[in-house]
Amino acid sequence: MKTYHIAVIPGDGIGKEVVPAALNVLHTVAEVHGGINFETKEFPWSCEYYLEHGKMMDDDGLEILKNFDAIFLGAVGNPAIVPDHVSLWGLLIKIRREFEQSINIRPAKLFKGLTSPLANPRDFDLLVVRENSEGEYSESGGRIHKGEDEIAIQNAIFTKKGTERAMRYAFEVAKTRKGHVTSATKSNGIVHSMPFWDEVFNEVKQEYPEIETSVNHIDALAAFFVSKPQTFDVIVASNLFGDILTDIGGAIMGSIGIAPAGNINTNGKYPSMFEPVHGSAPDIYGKGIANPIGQIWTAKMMLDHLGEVEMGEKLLAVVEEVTASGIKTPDIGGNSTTNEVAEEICNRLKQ
Ligand SMILES: NC(=O)C1=CN([C@@H]2O[C@H](COP(=O)(O)OP(=O)(O)OC[C@H]3O[C@@H](n4cnc5c(N)ncnc54)[C@H](O)[C@@H]3O)[C@@H](O)[C@H]2O)C=CC1
Ligand SMILES: CC(=O)C(=O)O
Ligand SMILES: [K+]
Ligand SMILES: [Mn+2]
Repeated sequence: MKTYHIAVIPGDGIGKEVVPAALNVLHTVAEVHGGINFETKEFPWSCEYYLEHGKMMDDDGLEILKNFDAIFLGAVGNPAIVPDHVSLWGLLIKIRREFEQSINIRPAKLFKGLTSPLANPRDFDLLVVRENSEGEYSESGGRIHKGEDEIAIQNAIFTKKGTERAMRYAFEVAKTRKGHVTSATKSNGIVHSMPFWDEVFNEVKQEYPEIETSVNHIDALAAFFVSKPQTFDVIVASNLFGDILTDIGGAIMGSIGIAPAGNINTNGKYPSMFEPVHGSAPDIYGKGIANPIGQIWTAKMMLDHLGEVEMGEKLLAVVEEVTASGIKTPDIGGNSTTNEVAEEICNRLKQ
């Protein structure tokens, strides 16, 4: 029996609904497999934890998390009680950075059983490789003066190392897919970092003559995600551009509630972290109707990462089957609850 040690952080809002549902599915996957086992340990780090302790996680939280094979997280944020930049930087973004999870991979594809809001979605199947440790998400800057004279400065940080790393990752993964990489740029408007981004892309692509490339400005690219998503394979993007593109990726599948993601540590020093694209959805929290598919597909990405690719494939196939059968949450046109969807997935896995 092979045991995987998984740190679980449900976090806030619907994270507390979709994480237990997805864990149920994960344990069923292990049962069906017969030779693997998930030993999970849950951590209460969240905005409520912050209210009680004045911090989003324990001081030795990272020390503790370091020893796990992977981290399975729901969502962080409850702006009614803690400002978003405090909660996200105190937990989610802190883990991404301290654990050098410098790549965020986020797939989107036409999903069986789901109606895309696009009139003609064709058979799109794309993967956004989002730089996850620098770029526009940066602590560099500050605010000075008050009132009329107040100034806010926010610096975007693009290192050669970080930019190359994201691009190489995109080219490597494109080898295992359709062999095309699109670079998301904005070098017509952003005069320092984006021409630099383009230069690094041109350098890195020389190492991969077998991979086709294209370059789009982020505004046009966002429009193409809607008008012709089937023309993309791998898209490499900066932290913010990738963030925005992947909410669109969720939307064109049918709901942001099904989009999965993996924060990948590429140097082997720390665990990777798996969390869906969506946030804590305070507008639907507590109703039991959050779509668990984003979290469950995220579990599939964690299975892939752990080397359990076959079980991952099986799980996703079953999820699509259940969706096609009409058992789905309201965001994708059904009337089932979070738990009903997860339970149906468990039942079909066992068949
Ligand atoms: N990675 C993370 O933990 C993220 C955290 N956040 C945080 O989440 C909070 C809410 O942010 P929003 O901008 O509203 O984004 P959000 O992704 O939480 O919600 C956007 C919309 O999508 C819907 N939605 C999201 N997930 C769903 C699901 N699984 N099933 C059905 N509908 C779903 C919500 O009901 C809402 O209408 C904020 O505190 C924000 O900072 C936002 C994005 C990512
Ligand atoms: C914070 C956020 O929206 C994201 O990382 O996707
Ligand atoms: K999330
Ligand atoms: Mn986002």
